[in-house]
Amino acid sequence: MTAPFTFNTVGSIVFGSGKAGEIGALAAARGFRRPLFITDPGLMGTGLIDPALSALAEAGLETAIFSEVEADPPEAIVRLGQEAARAHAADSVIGFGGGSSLDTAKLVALLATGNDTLEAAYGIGNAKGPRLPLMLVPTTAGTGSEVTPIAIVTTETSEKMGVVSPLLLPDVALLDPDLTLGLPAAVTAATGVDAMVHAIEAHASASVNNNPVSRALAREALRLMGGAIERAVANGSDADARADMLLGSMLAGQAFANSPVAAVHALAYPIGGHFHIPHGLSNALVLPHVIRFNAATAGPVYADLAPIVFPQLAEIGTQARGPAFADGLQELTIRCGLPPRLRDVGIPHDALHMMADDAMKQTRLLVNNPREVTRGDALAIYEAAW
Ligand SMILES: NC(=O)c1ccc[n+]([C@@H]2O[C@H](COP(=O)([O-])OP(=O)(O)OC[C@H]3O[C@@H](n4cnc5c(N)ncnc54)[C@H](O)[C@@H]3O)[C@@H](O)[C@H]2O)c1
Ligand SMILES: [Fe+2]
Repeated sequence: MTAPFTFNTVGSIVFGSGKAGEIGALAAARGFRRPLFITDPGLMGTGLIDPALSALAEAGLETAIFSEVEADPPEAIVRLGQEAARAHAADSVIGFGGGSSLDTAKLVALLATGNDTLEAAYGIGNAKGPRLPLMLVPTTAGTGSEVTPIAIVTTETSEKMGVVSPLLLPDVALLDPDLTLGLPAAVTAATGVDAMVHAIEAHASASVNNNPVSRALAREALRLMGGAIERAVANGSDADARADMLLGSMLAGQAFANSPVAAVHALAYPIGGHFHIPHGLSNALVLPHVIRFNAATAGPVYADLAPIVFPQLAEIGTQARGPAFADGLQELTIRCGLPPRLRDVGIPHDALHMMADDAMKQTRLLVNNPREVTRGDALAIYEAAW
């Protein structure tokens, strides 16, 4: 019998080619008058921003822009965003960009009302709220941040800290795959692997919140993205592949928002925090090694998922599918052009001990892993990945 569960998600999800053109009407319909539009400097140069700002102006909104978001947003950037919201007397926030811009927007919307501080909000369920009305528009098909109650920042000591609260679910997630057509191949690959990891880890999560809705979403996400990631990397203007990646990443986001991720993310965070390796690439570097380690206990789950991504694995026995899944994922990331080893991205061997210490601090994530991870295990996984 199905165990009791609760599944939370965003109230309104708008998806479709060209839908970004409706951003002004969607914001106005939700009462936005003076939004702070949060994005990063890289996106300012892409030609995606001007049409969005024009649509907001045409709908009569007075928009201010905060475009100083950095990848793996440092705490200081969130504080600058908070200042910008105050200076504009913002009554709403629009996050437009990759996970870094969306996570910053979530936190600015929360902190701008003055009831929370960043330090006190860290952890699960510690934010008090309220927050400003919030719309999130992803331009990468990766984090799923537009549908998760999570925001990740980097502290002054290079640690990744998360705020997890239902207050961070936006009022509306607006997804237009056309916004991802110009995403460079390397970003497409890294962010796409991140999204696939979300689906895999959500499905195999040892969390008590693992639930059948998340598993159904994760399976569909893997079906869509397993069939599309290589096409999206090889030909960025393949509109069908882009749509499948954006839809898949959003479904995976909903899945892990309710059935949380585990050791791949726990071991990836020290790589991003200390060496400024993009989040998706950090995940890709440890993914096959964590899957191999987990296969001892999560074998049946991986046996189920492996043929969804690699249909030829339906032909082999279920026992062999866990390791074959790990091999297949490693080959997939290499075919997508991602470097396979920690040394390839400049991580020195003598950093592995420090990274293992840091990974062990991610107890929020490690408790969800289908196999217990000791510090020795974390080090062995980094050794295998080096
Ligand atoms: N909130 C969550 O649930 C969640 C989940 C996973 C990861 N994260 C966080 O999200 C962040 C990573 O986000 P990300 O992987 O989306 O990358 P990102 O937001 O850091 O963006 C990566 C780069 O891609 C560029 N870019 C984005 N969209 C583009 C487009 N359409 N065309 C051209 N360039 C574009 C950006 O300018 C930037 O240089 C990390 O901080 C990570 O910890 C959050
Ligand atoms: Fe992630």
